Amino acid sequence: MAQPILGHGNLQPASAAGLASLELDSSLDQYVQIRIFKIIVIGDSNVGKTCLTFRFCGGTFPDKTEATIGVDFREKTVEIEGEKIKIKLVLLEEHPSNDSFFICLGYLMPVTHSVGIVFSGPL
Ligand SMILES: Nc1nc2c(ncn2[C@@H]2O[C@H](COP(=O)(O)OP(=O)(O)OP(=O)(O)O)[C@@H](O)[C@H]2O)c(=O)[nH]1
Repeated sequence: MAQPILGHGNLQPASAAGLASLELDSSLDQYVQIRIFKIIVIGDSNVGKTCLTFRFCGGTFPDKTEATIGVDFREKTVEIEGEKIKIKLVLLEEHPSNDSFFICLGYLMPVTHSVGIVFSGPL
């Protein structure tokens, strides 16, 4: 009986030798690890965290934005010196009376590579 080839959520019977090696190759592609960098983006409400990260990830500014409630996530894959790297952004709205901000920060800091602080200065 044909043995299944291990794929990422895709188990296919390997019925013919040629097809089997072809599927194995494409299955292995899915196991290529890419490095992930996690960045927390913090700042007061309404300073431009959403616009900044939207622009970074999507290349354009959003037409309109809605207030982030607590936390938001974005990600983008970039290529640096030929290596693909996934950047994961966690947007946290900072507010002195927002206990969940400090709780989230406490959990995220140990698994984060960098923190970006966004603020708005006088024009
Ligand atoms: N003049 C100017 N306005 C900006 C800039 N970036 C964002 N804005 C405006 O500032 C407002 C708030 O932007 P957001 O990106 O939603 O700010 P935020 O920090 O994500 O806000 P919260 O989701 O409430 O935490 C929006 O009306 C944007 O259009 C900027 O660089 N310059």
